[in-house]
Amino acid sequence: MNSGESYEYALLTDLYQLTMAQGYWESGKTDDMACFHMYFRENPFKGGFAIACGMAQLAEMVETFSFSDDDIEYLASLPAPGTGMLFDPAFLEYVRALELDVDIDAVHEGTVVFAGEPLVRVMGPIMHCQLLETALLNCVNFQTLIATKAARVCLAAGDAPVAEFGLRRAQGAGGGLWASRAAVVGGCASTSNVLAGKLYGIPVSGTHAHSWVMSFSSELEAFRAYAKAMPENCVLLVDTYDVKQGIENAVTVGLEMRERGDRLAGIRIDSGDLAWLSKMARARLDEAGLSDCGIVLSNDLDEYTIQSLRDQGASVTSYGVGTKLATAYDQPTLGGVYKLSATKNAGEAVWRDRIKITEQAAKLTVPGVLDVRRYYHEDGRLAGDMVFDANHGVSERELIVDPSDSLRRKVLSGKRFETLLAPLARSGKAVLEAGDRDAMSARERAFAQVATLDESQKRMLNPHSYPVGLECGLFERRNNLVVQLRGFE
Ligand SMILES: Nc1ncnc2c1ncn2[C@@H]1O[C@H](COP(=O)(O)OP(=O)(O)OP(=O)(O)O)[C@@H](O)[C@H]1O
Ligand SMILES: O=P(O)(O)OC[C@H]1O[C@H](OP(=O)(O)OP(=O)(O)O)[C@H](O)[C@@H]1O
Ligand SMILES: O=C(O)c1cccnc1
Repeated sequence: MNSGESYEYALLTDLYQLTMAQGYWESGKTDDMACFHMYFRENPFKGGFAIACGMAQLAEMVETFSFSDDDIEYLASLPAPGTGMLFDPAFLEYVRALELDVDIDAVHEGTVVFAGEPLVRVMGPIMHCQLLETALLNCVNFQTLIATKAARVCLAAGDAPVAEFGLRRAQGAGGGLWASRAAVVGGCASTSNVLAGKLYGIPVSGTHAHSWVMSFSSELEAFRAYAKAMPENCVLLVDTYDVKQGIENAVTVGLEMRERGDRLAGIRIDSGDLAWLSKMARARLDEAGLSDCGIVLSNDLDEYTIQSLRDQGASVTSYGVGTKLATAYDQPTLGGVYKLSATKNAGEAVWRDRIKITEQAAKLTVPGVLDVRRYYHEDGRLAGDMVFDANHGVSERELIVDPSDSLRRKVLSGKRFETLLAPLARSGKAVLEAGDRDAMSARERAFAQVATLDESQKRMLNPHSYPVGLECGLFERRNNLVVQLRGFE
């Protein structure tokens, strides 16, 4: 990563992608075509859905993808475990001139997605597809995970906005930046991360720290000074010494601000029993005539504590959520994979199915050039997602089969549907419109999409599983392929 504005993506990869690339070049396979899909196998956080994110950075990755002279020099310096050098100089000259030539289709950021369906499809020379794999997974896995966490936190928070406060405990600078962006895509109203605000056009917000209060000789003096310095954005942290006394001091300053024609925007409570203290604070602020003064709660919050605080009737205007959101504390990775599903060698006219066989039904891959049809009930709720092969179409029955339990089937015919994968790059050039890269538009999409889910699919505990299945023709084709490859025929 350079200054934080763009990444050098070509080398942001695993070494084996480059050694395989040399292999493809050496074996005369540079024109062999492949189709890969990125998908995850289980919804994160034992939840009922996920929010797709990271596609804007994927488009940027495609746009800026090239091997610089510096990169080539570095690769040329790598020793092989034996005595020679790892890369053939002639191959490195080929790589220096390489221009990405892939077609990428992906769901829009902010789309509600589920386990077992492709979020991204990459088609092109197999070497190019693989050179993108690692960075693509790094970007889409992490941002989708954080956007999903944010959506869960925001669902728990209801109408109260959530500010993301996680940068200081995030996984490095890059992780912190992407986490802030993804948190806003998933539903957060703002971030405390100023660089993310500048780079991604997302709102920034904040209060003040305990150190501010500690740096003055009294809390009251500290509050007065902050109110003077920030009259338009004054949220006072009341728990440095004693919350009850902190609230009294905030009331004093709030009334003084009113005298001057200013307004105390809020107080923040960051320790102790947040439900009890917030109710006590609300009563005192109202009694003092400061009912327009909000209450911000923070301290190790996540969707579960927020839900519990609401159940206890906490009096809250907004939440600040840091560590557990920006690091996806309870599940640090999405586990999305990028699997080869079809190939077309030089001179061939049609795509050839490819499948990875495993004993675990859930890990058996799906062959073909895939897309997703999303079906809707008449009232606008989601009815089911069908994974189908874009080159084979959909049989008239419009029947989906759960690949891990073939008895679970659903007929979707007659329902309105849309197709989820949309062009992100063509012949190596990003074609994603500016509007489709915008974090705030993605946030609106995420809100609208979460609203199309049934309540049972949104609940935190044991959510109802949403029907995602293979189009029945594709399901049969896959079964036949397994039988054929295992030599049962
Ligand atoms: N009413 C509540 N119901 C459920 N969880 C709560 C409630 N109030 C606070 N919490 C959560 O309890 C945890 C913290 O409590 P704890 O009292 O151990 O630490 P603290 O208040 O931060 O203490 P410290 O003074 O050391 O900062 C946090 O995760 C906080 O979000
Ligand atoms: O609890 P989180 O969800 O991670 O939210 C961020 C936390 O970071 C700050 O604490 P910190 O102790 O770092 O700084 P402070 O001294 O300003 O409170 C803030 O007061 C929150 O408690
Ligand atoms: O602005 C805040 O209140 C803030 C920012 C970062 C971390 N904790 C709190």
